[in-house]
Amino acid sequence: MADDGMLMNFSIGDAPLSTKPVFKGGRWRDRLIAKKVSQHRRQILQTEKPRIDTATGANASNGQIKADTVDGRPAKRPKIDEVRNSRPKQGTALQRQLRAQNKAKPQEVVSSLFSYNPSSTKSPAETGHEDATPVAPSNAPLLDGLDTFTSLGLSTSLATHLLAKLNLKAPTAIQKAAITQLVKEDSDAFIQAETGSGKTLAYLLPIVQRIMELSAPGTMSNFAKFNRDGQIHRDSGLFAIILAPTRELCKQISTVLDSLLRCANWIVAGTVIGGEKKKSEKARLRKGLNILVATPGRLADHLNNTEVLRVSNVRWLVLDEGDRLMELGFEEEIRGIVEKLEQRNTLVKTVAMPGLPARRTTVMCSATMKMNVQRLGEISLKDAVHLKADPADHDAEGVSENKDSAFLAPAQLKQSYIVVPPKQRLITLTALLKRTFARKGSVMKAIVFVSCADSVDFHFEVFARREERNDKETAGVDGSSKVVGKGDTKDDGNSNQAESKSVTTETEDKATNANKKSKPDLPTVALIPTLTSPANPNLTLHKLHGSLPQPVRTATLAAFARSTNPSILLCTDVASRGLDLPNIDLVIEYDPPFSADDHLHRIGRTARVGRDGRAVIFLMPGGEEGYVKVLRKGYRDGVGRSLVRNEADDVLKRGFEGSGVVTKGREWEDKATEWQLEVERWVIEDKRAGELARKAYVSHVRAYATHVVAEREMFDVKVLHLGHLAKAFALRDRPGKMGVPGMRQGAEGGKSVSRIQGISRKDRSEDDGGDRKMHRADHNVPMTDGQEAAKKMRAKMEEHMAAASEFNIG
Ligand SMILES: Nc1ncnc2c1ncn2[C@@H]1O[C@H](COP(=O)(O)OP(=O)(O)OP(=O)(O)O)[C@@H](O)[C@H]1O
Repeated sequence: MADDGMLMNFSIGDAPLSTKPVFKGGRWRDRLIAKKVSQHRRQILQTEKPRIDTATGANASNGQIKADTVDGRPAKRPKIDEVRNSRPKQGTALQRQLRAQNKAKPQEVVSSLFSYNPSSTKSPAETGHEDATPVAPSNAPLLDGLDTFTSLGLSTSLATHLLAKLNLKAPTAIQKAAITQLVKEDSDAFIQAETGSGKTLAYLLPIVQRIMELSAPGTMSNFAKFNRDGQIHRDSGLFAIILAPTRELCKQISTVLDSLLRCANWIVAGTVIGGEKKKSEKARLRKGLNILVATPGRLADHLNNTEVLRVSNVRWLVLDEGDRLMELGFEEEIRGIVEKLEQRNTLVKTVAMPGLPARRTTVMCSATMKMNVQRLGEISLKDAVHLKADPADHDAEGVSENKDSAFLAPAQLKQSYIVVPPKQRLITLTALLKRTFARKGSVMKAIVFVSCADSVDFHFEVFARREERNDKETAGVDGSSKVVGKGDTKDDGNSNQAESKSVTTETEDKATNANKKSKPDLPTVALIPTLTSPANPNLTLHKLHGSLPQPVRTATLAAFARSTNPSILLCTDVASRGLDLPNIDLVIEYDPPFSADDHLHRIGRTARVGRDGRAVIFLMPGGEEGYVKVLRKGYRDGVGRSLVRNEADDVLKRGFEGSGVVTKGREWEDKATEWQLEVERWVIEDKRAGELARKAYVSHVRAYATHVVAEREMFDVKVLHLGHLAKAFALRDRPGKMGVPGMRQGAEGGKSVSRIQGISRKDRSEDDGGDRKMHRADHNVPMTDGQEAAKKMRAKMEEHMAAASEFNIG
């Protein structure tokens, strides 16, 4: 039957939905299983009644009513919940038309996006309102003239370089605190300040300053061993090691460091982060480096196997994003690195050098501090000074237990949330993006965070697909838009769409070639005809997740960072930490974060160094609304008075009305429904799209089950309405009975979920930059003693490594 736009098309079906399991063998276990299954079936037959969702009046298990089939197994009758529209008499033209068609074809059922949705549990009065009073940024440079880089102890040449070449006029508050301390003192330090407050320079500047001082006239003359011409050279020794959890972050730190060292080009920095031949890394180490930026795995490897890596002179060990390093299970490696550094220091006597710390100093850096960071501190930090942006918070005695400071978002960041019923999630995201990019110059770049790699892949294709099917030929065999070419990267903003599609740049060639090795047909950068407006014809979508090959990740990120066209980055949490991407105006948390600190890091990609920014989070009605209290914790007033609640209807109305067009009544509902139908048809007709949608749905539900224990009350996978949620993936039914591996065929919601939960233990991963796949779902497992915890973490990682390819969650 041709698809006529009807959403549901159930046949009552004579055939059983699944085949009977065959019990082989005559062992007691086989018999027991057979017995239990038959008992279970009998039970179902006796007790099966339609379960009515008390909140909505709809059937609790996706509106499905069980019926007995010939073989005694439950089968489904047509779904009827959504035929009953909440506005049966009136409704929009499209709804009336759908109802009429529905009457004509009794076996077909129309599903409306706008009926039987769960309603919000909060009254609007509880939800706060936008505060129009301007808020002073909390992470901006201190431009009052009282503090300058020189007054903090940096040399004039370095301060001049900062101003002239990097356009940095004054330090930020955390830089003030850290530079003052680290330039003069040699104690270990913990640098904690909110996102986008310049923590990277806060630890780099004192290190560079002190190494530069070694070359000051006369300083080195007493140390002929290190000195040929009164200057430090690359073979004078490795003085500092900086560890960061991802390759992207290491590259970013290395870029900042190189820009600093342009005023002291005799000091040489380098990276060992994997992703290239070890031979080349060894060659670099052999030539000598003064500052090394590394991922822990790769450094540990070189410490064990690379003779030429000499660490006896190391005076600084910096752990950037220390809490993340811990979450990713690097603890054991870091412990090993610290031990190696100490061993080598005892074997080879450290040469005292004036100006450098007499012993190795460890500096930890993070916006969020929790117990696990303190544990990491126990490994390597001795009597650490806790440095915070606000001097009133300083705790010279050691790391304090100020939990709240780990939850503060930049004060100028405007946060809001939208309560969206599961069925309307996709159209609401679409509406929000349409609206956001409707006007020229309103939003330059946005990041959309979703829960898993499969979901990134699916949503990328949803927006990058061509809307009209006859565009398939021009859009490529798979129906997806082509990789964007020059129009995206040459940054002139004027190139037309056709031209931009025909030319592929070197960067994107690399991305495409690297893609071909793993996923042959998936570009990572595309123009998005489904969302473009006349004001923004070159709106570009980029996707990023840990399952993409490293060269693709690097190229995609670079293309997004460089682009001067309005752009969207659709990504997993792989982009949530530390990345400093320019001009991000909006962060959308389409899927809520997996922990409160993930939330802070995600939204911290905007509102950096004093700039404005907005963040929006999607919450579903019910338990998820409880997350509002976590959002409020990020405010300095402790109650989040300026946290704004947006209604999904308003977002939809504004998004689907189109700019300047005011539609009559609720015509925007029709437009939204048409948009959804179009995507659903695409998912039905395009085999690959259907596969993407089902994989995304399954992975999303599995990932949902990995919220930290403390937040599972709000994100309870057992109460997810799986049927309604399917609509958010443009599926007309949830994949349970579509033969998706990992889900029981035709299982009831509860059973599916428990099954899902079991699997999810191995699920959602982060990537440490390609060295390994990591598991982080259980990072709040209580740790009894260090060694055991590290072992546990390692075991989970290994468990995950085995599962990573199957679940493809990054
Ligand atoms: N003193 C300064 N004046 C102006 N801009 C600065 C200053 N210091 C740093 N920046 C800029 O601020 C941006 C953010 O810096 P950085 O990435 O170090 O922040 P962060 O605190 O480490 O953030 P996150 O916690 O997200 O990793 C960078 O683009 C950097 O160039």
